[in-house]
Amino acid sequence: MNFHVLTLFPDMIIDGLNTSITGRAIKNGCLSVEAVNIRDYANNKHMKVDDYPYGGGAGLVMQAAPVCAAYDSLVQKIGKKPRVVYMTPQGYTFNQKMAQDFAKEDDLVILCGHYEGIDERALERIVTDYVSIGDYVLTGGELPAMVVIDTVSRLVPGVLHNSESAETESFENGLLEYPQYTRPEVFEGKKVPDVLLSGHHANVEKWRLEKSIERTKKYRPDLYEEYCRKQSGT
Ligand SMILES: C[S@@+](CC[C@H](N)C(=O)[O-])C[C@H]1O[C@@H](n2cnc3c(N)ncnc32)[C@H](O)[C@@H]1O
Repeated sequence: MNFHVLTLFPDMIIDGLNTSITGRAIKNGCLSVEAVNIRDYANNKHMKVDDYPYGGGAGLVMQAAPVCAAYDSLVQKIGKKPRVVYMTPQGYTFNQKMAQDFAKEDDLVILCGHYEGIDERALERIVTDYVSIGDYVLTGGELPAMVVIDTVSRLVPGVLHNSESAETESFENGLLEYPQYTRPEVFEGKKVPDVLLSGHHANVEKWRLEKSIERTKKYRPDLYEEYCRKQSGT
């Protein structure tokens, strides 16, 4: 899968994703992440890409022309109009279902704002999806873009090794994941639950499901209600 990030801070994206599991996937060719510097498409000699907002008010707004020019050059390179996700606190809240949907694309463009955001006319021309990572405001869209890329990447075939399977993770079955333990068997006097040492696969699965349900009920009553509704077929 190919991610193309339109940003004023390309180093943040490349440095942030070139490590750990995403870094490995980029090296082995399962993923490619390209950061396109919007400033390279400025149409003035000072390479300025922002200006004061019409109507007054604080801050600066990213201009439409360089954003659209950067997008147009990508369309030409990809050879088709891709899906364009604008990271914005005003968008739909990102979740696992959205990640599964994005993972179906061969090419995904992610647009990062900065300052007060981007001139609405550019957004109207190029954006297909408005996505927020939560009800808080960051300085720029680069960290949100990395959150989306990291989450989607884990769903791309070949990115996770078998031992890192995404299938049992939180949200995949509508529940939060069960508690995890590793060696040693006893840590500061606390023992790993006996059932996990029993070797009895069915009992382990039963215990994990019970713990998943217990956790979901405690921390995410909204998901728990939805799970109960689905289980009872209503
Ligand atoms: C300071 S914010 C602009 C906020 C905008 N003036 C508003 O009130 O909606 C600058 C940029 O950071 C990014 N951003 C900030 N918070 C975000 C969030 N919760 N989710 C996704 N992107 C966010 C967006 O790309 C945004 O254009």
